[in-house]
Amino acid sequence: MVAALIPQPGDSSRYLVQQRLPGGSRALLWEFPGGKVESGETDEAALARECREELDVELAVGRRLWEGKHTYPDLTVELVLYACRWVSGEPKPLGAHALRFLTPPEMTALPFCEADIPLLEDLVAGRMELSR
Ligand SMILES: Nc1nc2c([nH]c(=O)n2[C@H]2C[C@H](O)[C@@H](COP(=O)(O)OP(=O)(O)OP(=O)(O)O)O2)c(=O)[nH]1
Repeated sequence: MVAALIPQPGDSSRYLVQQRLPGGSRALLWEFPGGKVESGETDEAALARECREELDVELAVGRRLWEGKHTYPDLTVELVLYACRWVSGEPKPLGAHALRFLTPPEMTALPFCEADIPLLEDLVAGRMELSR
């Protein structure tokens, strides 16, 4: 799984997060935009494609910021987070229940997917090199 850390244009202390749809797996939990890497695809191409499909935005995918593995009862997820920036488009919740721009401390107040908990801890603690 690849996921995007996308700063809000004009306020780089906030990042885009989305709430999963009701009814499916991890229903209504929060996550970073992204999805599965298909065979033959690079992480960067998969992330750009997922964000085009899910949000209708064009992104430039930058550095790998974080990676971790989590086992759910139904699925083992290897999650890789990439620093991204906007190229064009206004985000629309095409594949999500809701979208928000939040600071990392605000994110920790929401119910996130379990795989994201250590990621959020590192983000809040400043253990990710966001600007380089
Ligand atoms: N995009 C994204 N997915 C995440 C994050 N954290 C996390 O555990 N996941 C999990 C939730 C899903 O089980 C899976 C994402 O797969 P997906 O977005 O392609 O899955 P989906 O909702 O279309 O369908 P599915 O899980 O029901 O097969 O990874 C995250 O931060 N971003």
